[in-house]
Amino acid sequence: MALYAVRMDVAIPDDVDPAVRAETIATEKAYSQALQRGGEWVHIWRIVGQYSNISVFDVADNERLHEILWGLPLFKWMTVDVTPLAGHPSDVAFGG
Ligand SMILES: O=C(O)CC1=CCC(=O)O1
Repeated sequence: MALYAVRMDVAIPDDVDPAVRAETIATEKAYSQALQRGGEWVHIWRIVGQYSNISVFDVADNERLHEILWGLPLFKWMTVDVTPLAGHPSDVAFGG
């Protein structure tokens, strides 16, 4: 498995129909929570004061992360920044 930190910045256009906006956000929540329950979406944290989050994914490979991100209902209104993660030699969890 491979770990990634992903920052998602959301910018829903002002002219999006409010019903479409609400439905897309609800669908996004369900999509995210299914992946959290499945163990691939490990953390989701709100960035204080912004319509943004930092999430941690534990997925098989780049292709799987790509598939997940492209499947996000809000993807078309997001900027996504992906950082691959490796164990740190000073982390006691890795015997450092
Ligand atoms: O609100 C956000 O940060 C966007 C988002 C990603 C998953 C989710 O449920 O909301």
